[in-house]
Amino acid sequence: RPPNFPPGPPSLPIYGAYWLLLLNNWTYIHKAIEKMRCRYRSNLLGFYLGGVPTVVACDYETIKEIETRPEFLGRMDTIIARERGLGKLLGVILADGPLWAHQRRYMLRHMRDFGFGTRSASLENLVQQEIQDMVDILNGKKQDKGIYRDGLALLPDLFFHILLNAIWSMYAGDRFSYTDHGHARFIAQQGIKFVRANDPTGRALALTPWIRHIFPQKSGFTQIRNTNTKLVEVIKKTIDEHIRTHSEDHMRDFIDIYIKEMKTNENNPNGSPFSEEQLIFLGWDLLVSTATTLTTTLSMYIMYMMHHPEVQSNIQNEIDTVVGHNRLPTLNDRSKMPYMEASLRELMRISSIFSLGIAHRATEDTHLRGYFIPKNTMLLTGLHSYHNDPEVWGDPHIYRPERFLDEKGQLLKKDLTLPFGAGKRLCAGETFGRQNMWLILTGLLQNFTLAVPKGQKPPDLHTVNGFHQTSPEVWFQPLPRT
Ligand code: HEM
Repeated sequence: RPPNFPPGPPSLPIYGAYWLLLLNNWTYIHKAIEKMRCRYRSNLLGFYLGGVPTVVACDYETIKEIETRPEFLGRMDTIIARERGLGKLLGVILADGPLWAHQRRYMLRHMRDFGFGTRSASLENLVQQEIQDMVDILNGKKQDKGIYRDGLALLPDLFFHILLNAIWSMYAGDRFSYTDHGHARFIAQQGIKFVRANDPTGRALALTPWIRHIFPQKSGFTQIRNTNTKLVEVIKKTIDEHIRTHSEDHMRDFIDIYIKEMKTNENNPNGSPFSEEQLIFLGWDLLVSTATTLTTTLSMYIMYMMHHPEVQSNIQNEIDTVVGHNRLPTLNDRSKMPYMEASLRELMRISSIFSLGIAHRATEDTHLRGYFIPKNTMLLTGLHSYHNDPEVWGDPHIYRPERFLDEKGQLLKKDLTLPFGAGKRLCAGETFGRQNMWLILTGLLQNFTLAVPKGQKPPDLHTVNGFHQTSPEVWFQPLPRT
């Protein structure tokens, strides 16, 4: 251990402290870290994962410090990130340095023109049409046996089509047709499999990349390669079609704008940050994040509603009062529905699907909270530990939306949760995600009571481990409200 490194478990050969974490919890590394936090009585832990110095922050102030200090904005250069980017660190999520800063700014600025991260009537309209389709399927007016069968609906598949269409319409100017649900589902499933072949630390594969030659299946390498190949193929085919039909006079979507930029910068003597491969991985980031994080959060929400009919009924009362039954809820209604907002905030707190955030990297030797942090340390944000800390939340294991409301039932102004991270690496999809989850959930709860299938117990609330947590497949019974 470097001198003055934060307290934490000792190192054993090859995988360092990873052995001890696995011994504490084989499946969920964030639960093992929670145990270490109690054992070492420290909100900042330090240990070695293989040869990588690693620190985990578990309290608000230290997490915020990691999220905001410029020397902590790097990302880890792992075999997984490079395998994903066909040998390079591309896109936004896994990139760092000047390419990351430039491309993040560019992507946010120009996706905004098509409704991403802002209020957009056309995007809201599209999502509402999709929600109406979902309501019609669940009412038996339209057929889709893949997601609705014998009165039961399948999570998370129910949401793949709506959400993929929302993001794809901005990036690629297209949507998967109603009769092509299967294709959207296939893409989303590849994304979920990719995420599940991984974990927030990169697992043994990132720590000892050579094991992919000995255990390609067990190490997750084959699954990463296979799913990535399929995802890249879908995106590349769409970009190639755009290049073939590109017209400077008519910008149909983000891909068109980006292609124009590639052409303008083609002969730039200083090189260009715009390339087709970078465009592929910007699309990858948007598509896979949407398919995995939002569908998981929505599914977990419904699973919690099955456990908490009283919360569901409070929300339905709020919807009935503010919206009624003659139209779907719109984003104009959102500020008038504090209980609904609190129920989603509480779900993101208790489930903390990014249980350890996305690993940052220290780009120079520095100090944090008085401890020494060597260059290239992996910095994890212990969002699960922080969101479930009894000293902060009192009764963190109880799902209780009221904790975010004042005595008049209004939403507390200050939100102390950090499900989307913070600072310069703040999740690029936060606004898009919050808006669309709100629209989908209120549309669903306006029309249905979300019930446990007859004769079954409420579902187990566990998640499936991965790069972030994902929801298991669960069937629920949408009972039409009269
Ligand atoms: C409930 C849904 C979501 C949650 C909880 C979530 C959470 C997060 C978190 C914790 C990070 C890492 C922040 C850090 O590095 O410290 C992140 C990064 C990111 N997210 Fe999300 N996310 C969600 C949905 C989305 C969606 C829908 C998109 C895109 C459509 C998206 C795009 C991104 C991107 C591009 C980054 C990388 C930002 C950067 O490194 O500069 N996310 N997200």
